[in-house]
Amino acid sequence: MQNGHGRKKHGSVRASKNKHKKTASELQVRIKAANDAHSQHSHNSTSDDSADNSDGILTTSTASPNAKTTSTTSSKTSDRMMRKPSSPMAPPFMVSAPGKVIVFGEHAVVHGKAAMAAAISLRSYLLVTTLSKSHRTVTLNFRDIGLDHTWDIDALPWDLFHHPSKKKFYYDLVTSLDPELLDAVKQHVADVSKDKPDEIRKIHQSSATAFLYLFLSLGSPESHAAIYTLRSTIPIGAGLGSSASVCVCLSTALLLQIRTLAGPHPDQPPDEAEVQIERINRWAFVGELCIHGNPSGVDNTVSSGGKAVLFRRGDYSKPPTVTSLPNFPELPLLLVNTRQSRSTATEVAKVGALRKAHPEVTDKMLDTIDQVTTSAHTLISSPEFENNRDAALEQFGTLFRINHGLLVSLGVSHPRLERIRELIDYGNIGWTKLTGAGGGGCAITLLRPDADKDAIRELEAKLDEEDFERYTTTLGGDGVGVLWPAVLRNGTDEEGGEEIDQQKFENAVGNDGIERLVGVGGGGQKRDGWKFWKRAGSWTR
Ligand SMILES: Nc1ncnc2c1ncn2[C@@H]1O[C@H](COP(=O)(O)OP(=O)(O)O)[C@@H](O)[C@H]1O
Ligand SMILES: C[C@@](O)(CCOP(=O)(O)O)CC(=O)O
Repeated sequence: MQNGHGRKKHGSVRASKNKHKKTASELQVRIKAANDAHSQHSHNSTSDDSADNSDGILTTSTASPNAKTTSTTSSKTSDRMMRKPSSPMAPPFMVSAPGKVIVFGEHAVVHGKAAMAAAISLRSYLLVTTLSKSHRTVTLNFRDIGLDHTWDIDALPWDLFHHPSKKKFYYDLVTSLDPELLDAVKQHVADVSKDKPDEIRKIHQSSATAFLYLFLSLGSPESHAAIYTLRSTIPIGAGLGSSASVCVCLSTALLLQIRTLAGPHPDQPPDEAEVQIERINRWAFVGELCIHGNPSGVDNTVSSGGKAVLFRRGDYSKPPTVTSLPNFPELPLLLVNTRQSRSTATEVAKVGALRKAHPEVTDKMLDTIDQVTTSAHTLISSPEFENNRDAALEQFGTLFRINHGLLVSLGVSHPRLERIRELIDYGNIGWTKLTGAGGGGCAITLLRPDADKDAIRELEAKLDEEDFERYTTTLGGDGVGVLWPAVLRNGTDEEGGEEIDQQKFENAVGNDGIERLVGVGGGGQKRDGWKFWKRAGSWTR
């Protein structure tokens, strides 16, 4: 089946303006109703199960990560129905998660060395619109890739996903996909974009697989009909973690819908926030498993918690060691996409082959990259970084340059990446390195604080002329955030802001259009309304 109910002919849902636009008091009634339903839930339930698909979205929850279901689903469901004779319809809400860059240590991290990765200000935005109970469909409307598919909720393989031998709960740690479940999902994904060219269909089906696997794992046959509309400012497949960001959005939205996330709110204790982030991260990793097969987990870790991490995977049979870098500076960064397609696997294999042919030399280079990463970590951990920022940036930039040189020596650069570096070096604008697997994809440039404005303008013109794509971003921003309900003060509505218009969101033009409409930065200052889970200062796990 294709377009869902209640949607316009072009595939979007757009309740009439009058119907969707609420006054502040109407909204407050809806929010209060949802919160009342929640406090009932909080008082009456210390456990959670995925049958709890009430339609209220909660901003607080007492569901314990350790709580286990002891009674049967059906008795709990009937209990709940007695407690909540009428549950309010959830307002549309939005979640957003950032992309990432690997700042230091790509490729070396494959060989057990450290990598430093940070969130970027490019983000994905997922609008969740709950439909009334008369609808029984779930729609994925991923505009950037032209995916628009609707499933009948009642036709999905709930029995298999809820079989006692298979059932996973929101607090479970899932580190691999169940082949039987994946197979069942694939059967329901086979119809997605069937008539599109292979390349496009593959992308659509991998996104759909991630969504359905999560929806079936976390939802229930009673799940409300909903539309999940996604826009992203992250270039796809350029090594900036677009897939992880999408998976973090999906995981967060679904966990919110089953009321298993507390917050985010400004007074939330960091330990509690940490539990929520980790819960989101675990399920996002499951989505990444669907898209990538064997992700390291660094992308979803950074996208969930934001800021920056030091990541090391010494022993592949064990979980990685992840250290948060709470003092990671917000750095001015230019991100340039070569638009050169590349395969991570091919680039990783190149380094593997070099290591075989020249083990000592290659290992020395990998060790040196490890030292570069460690030096960068020491630098940003020192109070000197802020006290003498210009000098510290110079050192940090030099480490960028060294890391890039080593990656060139490892054979994973590309003439288009070298062209970017050349243009930037000529203008003395900053320090450049490739980010991610190389062989194409993106380069990052740390801009000199005193870079000549004319030289920057000239560079931008050259990059445009030579068909590079450039983004301005900042390193080390927030992780996943929630806008609930999906109301922003975009317009002149003094009372309570304006509900995000589904059609405007779908049709926002380019990254600027998306940012202006819903962006967590709103194209400048941080925007009121968006809330983020804030991790404890520093931690290692
Ligand atoms: N804006 C988006 N809309 C829908 N799906 C997306 C979007 N961005 C990424 N994806 C999903 O993630 C996949 C790209 O992942 P990948 O090749 O690893 O690139 P990246 O390194 O940017 O994560 C796509 O094939 C698609 O399934
Ligand atoms: C080369 C590598 O270190 C980074 C690859 O990053 P990306 O797929 O280009 O985002 C591989 C890895 O860490 O798994």
